[in-house]
Amino acid sequence: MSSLTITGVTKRYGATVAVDDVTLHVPHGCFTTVLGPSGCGKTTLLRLVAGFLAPESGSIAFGDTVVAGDGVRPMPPQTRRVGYVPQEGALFPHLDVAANIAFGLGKGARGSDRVAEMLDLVELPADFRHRRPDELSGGQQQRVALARSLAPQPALVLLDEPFSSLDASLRGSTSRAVRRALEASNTTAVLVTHDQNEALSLADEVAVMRAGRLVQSATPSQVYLSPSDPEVAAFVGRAVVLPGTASGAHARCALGEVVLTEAAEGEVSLMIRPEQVYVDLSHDEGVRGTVDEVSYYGHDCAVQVRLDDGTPVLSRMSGVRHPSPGDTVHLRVTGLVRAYRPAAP
Ligand SMILES: Nc1ncnc2c1ncn2[C@@H]1O[C@H](COP(=O)(O)OP(=O)(O)OP(=O)(O)O)[C@@H](O)[C@H]1O
Repeated sequence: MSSLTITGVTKRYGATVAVDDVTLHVPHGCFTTVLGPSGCGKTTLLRLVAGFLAPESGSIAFGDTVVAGDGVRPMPPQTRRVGYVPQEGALFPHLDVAANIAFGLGKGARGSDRVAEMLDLVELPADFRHRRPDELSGGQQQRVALARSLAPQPALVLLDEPFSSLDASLRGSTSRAVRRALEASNTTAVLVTHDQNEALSLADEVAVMRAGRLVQSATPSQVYLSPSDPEVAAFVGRAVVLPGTASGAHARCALGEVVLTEAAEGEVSLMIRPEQVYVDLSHDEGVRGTVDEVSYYGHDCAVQVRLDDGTPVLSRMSGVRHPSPGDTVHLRVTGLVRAYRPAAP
């Protein structure tokens, strides 16, 4: 296993700059998700790391070994020791599970302990070794695909939207099993996805891409609670954006005084997550408003409130006890709030 260092990498297709001066470090044993909308360059970045494409500028290194760029001849994909898990259809349909997992291990490995070890690692029963891919669910197939990529002990594993063809419940259980398997084998891994929940829930670090560029790379909670700009904020979740006036560590806005993640001065835009807006049902502390709409999801609910000054504010609160449309409520902000300089008019 090794770390991955991408330094100033650019790749164009004609006039399209698919990957634009991207720099990213994934430490040894770390799981990084690359998150971004369709067409932002995620797959191109993964293919550059795998060696299916060569960068026009910049370099890619596994540990201390430069595999592309910096004037060295790109190392071919087969010698990079990279495990690649695509969206679906990765398994050989005519081979059983054992033969699929043993594919990269050389002759005679089909019945080896390594196959049993890999099945155990991806939490599949040992007797699945005799099944063919069409006798497995989509989630089980993706676990076998991961087992196959991990069997030869790759330097790193790349996963290209590996859960996108699975339905919601299978997606959650499969992705968690994959996460555990990567952690147990201390594998350096990069997963690309356009799914915010997947990116935030699985990763040690999230790298957010937009139009070929890497716009933020940080822990999931930093990306969610302190996004680098309002566009990232809107992409990774719902946000209440209010104008405010900052003075050092605090700012005033329609929701009263809030505490900032970083000191600021003057006119700012404040990014507040709906879960940070506390709806007080029993006291009259906070800013008064009237409930316009409640969307009940069971585990929680979204409450749309109109403040007395007319400002609309969204709150996300527990579904156990919630207000009804028309109720008077009082709102206050909990936790730290990120301030941005307002965009130039
Ligand atoms: N072979 C190619 N020839 C020309 N343009 C390409 C090629 N592959 C990708 N592109 C373009 O490069 C940009 C980045 O594509 P890429 O597939 O890396 O994005 P992505 O973020 O992985 O998208 P998706 O989530 O839809 O798979 C897009 O504008 C795409 O149209």
